[in-house]
This record gives sequence, C-alpha cells and structure tokens, in this order.
Amino acid sequence: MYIIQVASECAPVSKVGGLGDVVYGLSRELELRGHTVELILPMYDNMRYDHIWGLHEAYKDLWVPWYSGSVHCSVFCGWVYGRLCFFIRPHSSDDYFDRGCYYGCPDDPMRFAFFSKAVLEFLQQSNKKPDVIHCHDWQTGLLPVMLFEVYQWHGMAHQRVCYTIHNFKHQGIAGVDVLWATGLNNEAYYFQYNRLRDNFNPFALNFMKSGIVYSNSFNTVSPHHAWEAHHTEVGCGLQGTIRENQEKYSGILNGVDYTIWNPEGDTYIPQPYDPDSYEVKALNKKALRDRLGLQDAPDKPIVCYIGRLDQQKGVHLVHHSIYYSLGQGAQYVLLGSATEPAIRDWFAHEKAFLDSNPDCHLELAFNEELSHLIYAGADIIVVPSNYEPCGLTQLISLKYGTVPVVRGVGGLVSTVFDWDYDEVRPKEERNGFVFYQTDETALESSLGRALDLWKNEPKYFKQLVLQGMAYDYSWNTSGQQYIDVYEHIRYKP
Ligand SMILES: Nc1ncnc2c1ncn2[C@@H]1O[C@H](COP(=O)(O)OP(=O)(O)O[C@H]2O[C@H](CO)[C@@H](O)[C@H](O)[C@H]2O)[C@@H](O)[C@H]1O
Repeated sequence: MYIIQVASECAPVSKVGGLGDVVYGLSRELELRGHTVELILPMYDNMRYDHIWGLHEAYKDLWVPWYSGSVHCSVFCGWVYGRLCFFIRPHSSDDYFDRGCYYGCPDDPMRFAFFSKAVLEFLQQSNKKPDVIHCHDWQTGLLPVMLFEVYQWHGMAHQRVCYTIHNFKHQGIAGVDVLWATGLNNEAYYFQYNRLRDNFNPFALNFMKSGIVYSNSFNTVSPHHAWEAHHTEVGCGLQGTIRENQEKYSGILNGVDYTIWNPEGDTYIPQPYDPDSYEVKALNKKALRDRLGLQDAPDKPIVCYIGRLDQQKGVHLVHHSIYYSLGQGAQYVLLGSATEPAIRDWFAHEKAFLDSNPDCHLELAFNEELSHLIYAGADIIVVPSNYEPCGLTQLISLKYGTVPVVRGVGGLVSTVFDWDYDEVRPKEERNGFVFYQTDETALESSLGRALDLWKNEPKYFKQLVLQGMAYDYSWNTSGQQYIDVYEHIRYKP
C-alpha cells in the first residue's frame, strides 16, 4: 500500500508531545511491513533541522488557491531517520510557519487550514496517488472535507482517509472565513450540524468534527479512551458526533518505537542496560544526579515527572507529588513545559523556591536529550492525568525500568496494572501502581506504596521493575491494526 501521513508534528524534527512520536513510529513500522510511506509536514522555522538529512527543494512552484488568489509555496524534501518527509513552505506575508513556535497563534485554525489545502494541492499537482491519507488531530480535520467535496472531482477519486484523534480537547474552532479562504464557498451547506457546524457554538466551524464526519475511518489512541470519549464528558462535546459515526470508530493503542526508546541502545544515556544488566541503571541514576546537581544519596529513590504541564496532566497532583516525595525522603526531577501563563508562572515560582534544595530539580523546558537520561536514571515516574488518550511516558518508562504510578484513566488503565490490587492480572504480570480519584490522598496512597516497596522490599521492587521491562508495547500489534483499517477503507466506494 502507498500511505501518506499528514500531521503537524513528527519526532524529533517538530515534536511538541506524543503526536510527534506516534507519527514517526507508526510510519517506520508501516515501512518495515513493506508499505510505502511518505510524510507531509509544515516547514516551521524553528524545527530541529539538524535531524533532517539531504534537505532540498523538490518543488519550487506550488501555487495554492487561497481566498480569491493563490499563495506561492515551495516543497522541501528530506529524510528524518529513514523516513521520507515533504515540508510545505508558503511564501506569503502571513508567514504561517515562520513564527518561532508550533502552536499558540491566534490564527492557528487558518494556518492549519492552509496546510491541509496545500497538502491536497501538492498531491494533485505532483500526481501522487496514495491509497490512504492518514490525518492526525484537529490541524488536519479539514483535509477530508476538501478531498471529498472538491478534489475527488479533480483526479483524486480513489484516495481514502483514516483520521486519528490524539486529544479531543483541542478541536480547531474557526469562523466562516475559513470557508472563503479554502474555497468551500457554500456557507449554508457547510454550516449544517451534520457537516462542519460546531455542536455548541452555532457561529463556529469545528475542524475535528469535520474530520470525524468526512473521514472513511476515525479512531483515538486506546480502546478505553475510545469508550470514554463516546460515553463521557471526555469527548469534549463530540459524543453525539461519535455516536452518529460509530460504525467507523475504533480505539487503537499507541506503540513505542523501541529503536529510539530502548535503554539497550540509547545513545543519550551514558550506560546502556537491559533486564539482565538492570543494576547498571544505578550508573545512569548517578549521571542524572551529576547532570542536575542533585546530592549523591544512594539511600534515596528518584521520582520524576516528564510531560507537558497542562490541566490534562493533573498539574495539581504533579505539584503535590513534588512535596510529597521530598517529604518521604525521596529526590524529585521534573521536566516539563507549559503554554498556559498561569501554570508557567506557578511552576516558575516553585522552581525558584526549590532551587537550592539538593534533592530536587525542576527543568521547565522542552529537552528531548535530557528526557532520555531521566527515563533511565529515575526509579519512579508519576502520571496523574485528569484524562489521557493513551500516554507514552508510562510506556517508555516501563522499558527503562522506571516504575509508573498512574491515574486509572484512558490508555493508562489499559497499560499499567497495580502491583497490589489488580483484579485481572496475576502478580507476575503486574507492572506499576494505579489510583483512581483526583485528590491528593489518592496519589499519596499509590506513590506511598511505590516508595515503601523501594525502601523496604528492594527484592520485590526489582521484580516489579523487571516485569515492567518485559512488556512489549512496540508498534508490532498496533501497526497491524492500522493496516487492517487501511485495507478495510481502501476498497470502500
Ligand atoms: N518537556 C519535555 N521535554 C522533553 N520531552 C518531553 C517533554 N514533555 C513531553 N515530552 C515527551 O513528549 C511525549 C509525551 O507523550 P504523551 O503521551 O504524554 O503526549 P501528549 O499528551 O503530548 O499527546 C497526546 O497524544 C499522544 C499520542 O497519541 C497520547 O499518547 C496522549 O495521551 C495525548 O495526550 C513523550 O515522548 C515525552 O517524553
């Protein structure tokens, strides 16, 4: 099959969070299985260009119709660790992707509507005929609308769309302007509830809803979250739209790319290790302490948090886990960045307050390299999310022998099994600690059990670590599930 992935992120060149990991890892898995895969991405000015090989201008003159005129674009092409990527670069005074950031601009819906339109123009003008176009998240939600309302009548009748939702919270809300810009000029038609009209704001269009309505198949990133989004408020107002389209809906658990996330061959950590040489992890722990200036205290476990600092991630519990861990005699490392000013200021204040504490380091930045060392050096990771479509940090940490303490929601509940209380898995298959409520006591009950096991029963802590390392959360299973979806939609009329 010939598959094109269209997304706003791809690790490590343009990664904000898990979306980038999934787009890269899934593409690699599909190629390993013999399919032809290409990626189309925006060409941001702040991308990690050092991770692209052979970047060159492949198409000089891509003219993308936009409002009543057209925008001149170049398409660059290069390899990102073996994946063939096309980068779209518009030359216009709007500077859509020259903002020094990926998201967070007031005209984000317009930026990504333009990107979606440019992708279709590029496919059409370069005569590419993929079997499946796999679109990700709200940024690409308008692509299937334009494909099936316009482009299919202009040489693209056989392309099918798989649409994956990584986060229901961000849906891409826009006004009528987007219709005039993209050439979807029939306002009365598109503003119907069974098409693009937002379910709650009658004056707004909803990109994610469009993706659901127009794609041939749509999914979210774990079976449990698929259920939650359909039946609870976690669907962020799209529950009705999911219900109306449920025959093409599924949940496919994310995988982790073990060529990147594997302590055996990780070039970002000083001492590689595997389950047989698990004791070597202690050397990485020392390296982590040295790098972050923590005191050398072999009798203290290191608890960590890695992730975006956002309401989704249960920031109040992340915050509480810092002081609880320190109070229990542990060390604490946090790596996270916030886009919301209130959260950013809050954690900046905590950082200033804790700066001189020899047992704590808060790194308020995005740092891919450092994240590898933390996964390898920490003993316990906390993931206290309010909701979590899949979650990759608990999957990565399992591979690195770092025990996850998670809230039992979304993909977390499908991948972490409580050492003491899991009711389905036998003891030898359990891999972490789970709590369910959103209060501090709930977090303490699980994190406390993890710390207690580390301190008082090291033999069992090691057993738990090794059981976690034995789990296979690679793309092996989910890669096949996506192929099954592609095969299914490929021959649909
Ligand atoms: N400050 C920082 N520095 C370095 N690395 C950092 C970092 N902050 C986060 N990361 C990295 O980004 C990734 C985050 O993965 P998550 O699953 O938490 O993704 P996120 O919530 O962004 O994405 C959404 O999409 C993914 C993919 O589908 C879903 O798993 C998830 O539930 C959903 O919310 C991990 O690789 C992590 O190491």
